[in-house]
Amino acid sequence: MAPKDAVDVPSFATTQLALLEAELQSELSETSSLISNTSPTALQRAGLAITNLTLTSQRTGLGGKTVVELGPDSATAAKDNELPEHGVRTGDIVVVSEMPSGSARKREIRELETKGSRGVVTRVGQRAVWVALDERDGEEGVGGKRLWLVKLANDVTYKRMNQTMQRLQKMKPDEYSSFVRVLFGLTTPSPVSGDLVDGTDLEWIDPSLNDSQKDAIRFALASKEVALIHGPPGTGKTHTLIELILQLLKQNLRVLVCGPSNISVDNIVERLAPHKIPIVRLGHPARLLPSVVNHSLDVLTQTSDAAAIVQDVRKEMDTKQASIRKTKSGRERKAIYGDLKDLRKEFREREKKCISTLIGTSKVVLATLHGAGGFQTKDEVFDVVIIDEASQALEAQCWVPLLRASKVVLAGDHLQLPPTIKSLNSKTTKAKSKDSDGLIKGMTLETTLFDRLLRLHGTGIKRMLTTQYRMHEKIMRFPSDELYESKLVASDSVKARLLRDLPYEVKETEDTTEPLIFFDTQGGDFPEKSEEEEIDKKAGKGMMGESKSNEMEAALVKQHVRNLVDTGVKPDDIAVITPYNAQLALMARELKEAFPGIECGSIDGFQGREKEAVIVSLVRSNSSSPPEVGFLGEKRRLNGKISS
Ligand SMILES: Nc1ncnc2c1ncn2[C@@H]1O[C@H](COP(=O)(O)OP(=O)(O)OP(=O)(O)O)[C@@H](O)[C@H]1O
Repeated sequence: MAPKDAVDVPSFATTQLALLEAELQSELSETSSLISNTSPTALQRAGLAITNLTLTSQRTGLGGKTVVELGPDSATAAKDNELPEHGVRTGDIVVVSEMPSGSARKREIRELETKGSRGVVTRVGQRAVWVALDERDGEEGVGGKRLWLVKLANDVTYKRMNQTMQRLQKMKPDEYSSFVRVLFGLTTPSPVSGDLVDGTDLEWIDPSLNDSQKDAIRFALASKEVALIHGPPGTGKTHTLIELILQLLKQNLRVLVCGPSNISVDNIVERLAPHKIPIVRLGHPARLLPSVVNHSLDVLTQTSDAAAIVQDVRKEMDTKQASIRKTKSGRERKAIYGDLKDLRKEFREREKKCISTLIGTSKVVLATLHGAGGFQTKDEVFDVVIIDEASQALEAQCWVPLLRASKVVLAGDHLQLPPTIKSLNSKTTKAKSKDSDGLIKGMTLETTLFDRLLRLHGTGIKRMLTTQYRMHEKIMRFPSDELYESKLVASDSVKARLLRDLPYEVKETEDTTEPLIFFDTQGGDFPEKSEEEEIDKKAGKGMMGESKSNEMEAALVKQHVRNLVDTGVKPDDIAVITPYNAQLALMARELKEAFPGIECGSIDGFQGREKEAVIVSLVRSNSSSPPEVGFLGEKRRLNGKISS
């Protein structure tokens, strides 16, 4: 039987394609209009650039690419030589170029995209950022004394999502598997029954699992097509997935594990590795955590037994290449080039064989959602696809691995922030005359697969993890009551934990014996200020929208950090977060100089992290009636993950 909200598959794919196109266009135009209309400082404040950099080192990285290391220019750097606040992340596509100066500034910025060196960010540290330059630019390296780096729109991920949606669009109804039919509501999920759900216990590999975690694993194992594991902050979602993967292996099933970001996937690789099972991590080694590189396909194709057949040819190619230099006769050289061409072909074929042997013999393959669509997995079949952080991923992205699946387990929390969407059109499709033909009205990119399935099939397809291991009971109370129907329980290990209980000496004061403290900034002494962003003025409403700051509140935050540090709490254990970039810019530098080791960040950027003490600067304070709180009104933004 089909649920009443069944979705027409071609219309779904067509609408997704239209939404993705609008999103890509808005990303492209936002980036180029920002770049050509604003100053480097304003771009930096918008999180799109890092200014005043110098080249610290340059070397050849994996795949023969030139990797440049860029650090802060010592003339302008903060005392601790850390990079300023920025929004550049591993995997971003960037341009590195000389800082524009004086009267030619505007023209130089406009020509940035064509004249600078393009590359991919491979690592981001506190004092440096590493960029693997594209081949064309890598040969010349980066020139200039004072450099800057600017983030560009990334259309690579869109290409794969588009291909995936086009495949879905063209699929004939008789090609739909029962899995696809369930995911679009053309039929209901098979009923989950049997011992696994309610009866005899499994042999648990990790005996410390709590009841809600065990229940979720039993349910995920017993479901035929789809299971959602709902993991509120700190409830051990990843912990649960590791046990689930091991249990699936015990049943001799093949598993593909994906997440929206490299870090979400590496997190699982790190925790699976000690179990000594054959795993392969797909993805460019430069983007992986150092601790997981040995499991990457690239490294395995050089070190595993299966790699021997490739090494022979590689050696022969090296010998031939060396002999070219010694040969004077043109004819002989030509012959060697001919041999090399054949060898290269042979090399590629053997490498392909080696890759398919490696993947074929691995019971668990891990990749980002995007990476799961590469040629390496083209002919592979998996029994189960697991997607972690599923509520942070666009639905089209999830379909990259799902087109090859017959069962999916999604883990996530739809009550935290969804993926960031830029284009207005992507937030809701507008039914416009003829170009809206075949589009599903009201569909948005913000609706994730997790949300859609919950709406389609109800809470019966979901199990929730309810014990959290992160927050004091009093901090947990608010998110639990407001968002999780009061279902969260604090584990004994954290429910009464205070700052004075830290494993080093901390004095007892009000600040260290109370888990939750509010500072009231009403009454006009803490006025909020709208930052007249250059970005807003020149490029229309920029990505920051109208950013806000509150100087008095920043001073109060600093005082509170001082009080905490005076009791003995280490700055490394403290984070200051705020929803507004302008406030972050106002506070971060001063706080970092006064308290080296402290972490400052935006609420959106900090989601998923933890610290012993977290200070939240909410900024908004005005006399409007009712008071205006702007985008803080979004409940999911208030649902941070904090501990104290
Ligand atoms: N059954 C358990 N017994 C004891 N500690 C646990 C248990 N499950 C999880 N934890 C602990 O809780 C913390 C959070 O676990 P984990 O990182 O798996 O959670 P998560 O839900 O994936 O986190 P996030 O909220 O970042 O998504 C970890 O320190 C983990 O060791």
